[in-house]
Amino acid sequence: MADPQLPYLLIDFDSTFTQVEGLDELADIALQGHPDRERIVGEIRALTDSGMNGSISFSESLRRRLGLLSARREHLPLLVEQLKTKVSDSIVRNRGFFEQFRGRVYIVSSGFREFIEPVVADFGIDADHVLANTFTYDADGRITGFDPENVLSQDGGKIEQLRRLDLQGKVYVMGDGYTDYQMRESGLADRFYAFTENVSRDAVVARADEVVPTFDEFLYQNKLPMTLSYPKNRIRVLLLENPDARAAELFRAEGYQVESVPGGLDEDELVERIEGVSILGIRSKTNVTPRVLEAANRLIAVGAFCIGTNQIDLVGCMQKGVPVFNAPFSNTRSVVELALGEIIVLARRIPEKNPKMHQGEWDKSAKGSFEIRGKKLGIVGYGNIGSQLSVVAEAVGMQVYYYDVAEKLQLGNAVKCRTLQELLQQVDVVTLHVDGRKDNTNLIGAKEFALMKPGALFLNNARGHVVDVPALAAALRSGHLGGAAVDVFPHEPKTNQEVFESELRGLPNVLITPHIGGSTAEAQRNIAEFVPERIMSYINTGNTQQSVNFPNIQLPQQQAHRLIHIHANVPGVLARINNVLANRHVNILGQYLKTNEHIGYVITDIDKEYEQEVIGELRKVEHTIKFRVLY
Ligand SMILES: NC(=O)C1=CN([C@@H]2O[C@H](COP(=O)(O)OP(=O)(O)OC[C@H]3O[C@@H](n4cnc5c(N)ncnc54)[C@H](O)[C@@H]3O)[C@@H](O)[C@H]2O)C=CC1
Ligand SMILES: O=C(O)C(=O)COP(=O)(O)O
Repeated sequence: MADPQLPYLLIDFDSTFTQVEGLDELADIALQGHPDRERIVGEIRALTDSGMNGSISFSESLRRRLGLLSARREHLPLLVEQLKTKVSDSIVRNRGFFEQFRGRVYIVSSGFREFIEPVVADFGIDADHVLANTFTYDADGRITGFDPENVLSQDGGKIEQLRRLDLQGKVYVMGDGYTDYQMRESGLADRFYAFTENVSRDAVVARADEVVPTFDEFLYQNKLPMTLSYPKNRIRVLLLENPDARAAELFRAEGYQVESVPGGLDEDELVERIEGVSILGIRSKTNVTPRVLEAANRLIAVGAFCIGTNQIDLVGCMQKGVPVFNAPFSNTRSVVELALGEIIVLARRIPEKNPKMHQGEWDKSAKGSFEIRGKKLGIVGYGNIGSQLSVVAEAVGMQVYYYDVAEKLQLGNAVKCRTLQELLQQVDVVTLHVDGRKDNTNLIGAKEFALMKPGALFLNNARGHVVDVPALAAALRSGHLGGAAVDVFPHEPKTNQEVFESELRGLPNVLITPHIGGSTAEAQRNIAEFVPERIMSYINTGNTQQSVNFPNIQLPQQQAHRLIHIHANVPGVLARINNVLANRHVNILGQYLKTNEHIGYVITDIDKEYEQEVIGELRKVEHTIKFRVLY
């Protein structure tokens, strides 16, 4: 394959090639132990900034900074060591690019050759491709200033330097400062790329032909070879319903762009916002409907920052090649603790007594109050939450009965009921922990309440639509039920500003809470780490472990290019993929296919050497839903 053509690329050094300004770092080293160090370093930084954004002339900024420095020749090796550890991340990751295109890359900097040359030499850039200032020293090795003959020490120096280079062909400039842009303004460069990985200056960004948050983005735009298969800054994350701030922090640290919308969005609003979004993060309130998915033109994955995923069209996501990840255990304990507290609180009729006290009414009585020790607790849905509650409830002396549609391991002394009816008829407290699948709509209605013992307590911390709320209200009003605790509702306000409406408001011994079963600091922090990790692992390696709708595959990493192929589950797709690879003599290092009812998911690791045409041919394999290459 012929090398792609690169125009001449002139890269700035300070805050572009490296994350920092060389002179600021030098000041830091030279002023170690100086009583006024912080003030002087601060002054130097301010002068750097004024020079970079064009508010004072460059030569003045340089002269005044060097005056403050008190640096010596022997500080320079230390500075070089420090700068080598502070090369911009995206430059480090694309070291191979610099080695391949060394003849086309120049470092043009108003910084100093003494520290630039050794840093860029590690990237294969020769000294004659470094254009920078040089220090002057006195007899004792003190840095006294800069060589005034050097064109880069003068105002407009970069422009003059470029003129003298007299490059034949297209010239691109990449940098973070105003003087970098001026090379483009002068007409001597064809394009200016504002590089914002380390600093972003409004005046510079406003004038750029392109703004590149990373060097990967520059390479991607120019179809040049890159280390990542896709620039991470192109991955846009939309977070709804306020997941813990840690989630945004992790996504940002990975290089993604993150937008947050407090509260939920309804279908129309989400349809409008979803275009261009790669990762959608939601909680229990946001419905990811077929219409939303239709508008989602770049969706890679959905993160449910909660347990329940009934609000998501899981099959629709699958058919679009979008895996959904949730946090299946992160708030389990929080719900269990709430349920246990609610049982005790209802058994002591606290929801009635507490508001009376706030109004000054002293209602001391044992009427209708009981201990929970020895009482029968009926758990409907013996999954993660139900079974954990089973253990905790036994520990406080309750007798546990449970009913689940699936066969479940019986924990402790819990008694399995064969039917829901059997459970409802014999327990003192019924608590729901089923999932929110459609079939569970109105699982508990008038008939079920009637089966429950008079005075029984009822808890719903699962999903609102699982209970027929008017029937619950009637059972409470008639006095058949002794009390209820409800955390979830068929219609929940979208934001904290909306009013909550329900027939349950104002009923005696009813504890209603605003869907806070999982809303604890611990749970929210756990969720905000768990879900982004799953999603980033999928994006980086294709790992679908714990995805709720995708075949779960995790392959070990190896020195290979990894083909991620999602297709409709029809016979023959794997054979077609392998035909393409065989016809093009591509060596397969590892391969794993897993299917479910709707899709097939295959990961193939191949040798890094292959003809580019392979990728196009794989994309065209019939029944392909999504295809990407990772390297
Ligand atoms: N209030 C809140 O803030 C929270 C609510 N939840 C809700 O709790 C639900 C349960 O969570 P996990 O225990 O982690 O889920 P899970 O999936 O481990 O357990 C659900 C269990 O319910 C069973 N089930 C489903 N339908 C049933 C039916 N009709 N009758 C009997 N059993 C049935 C399933 O077989 C499963 O064993 C979540 O799906 C979510 O909707 C979860 C976390 C927080
Ligand atoms: O985890 C769940 O399923 C919950 O119901 C908690 O939902 P939330 O994150 O509070 O919207």
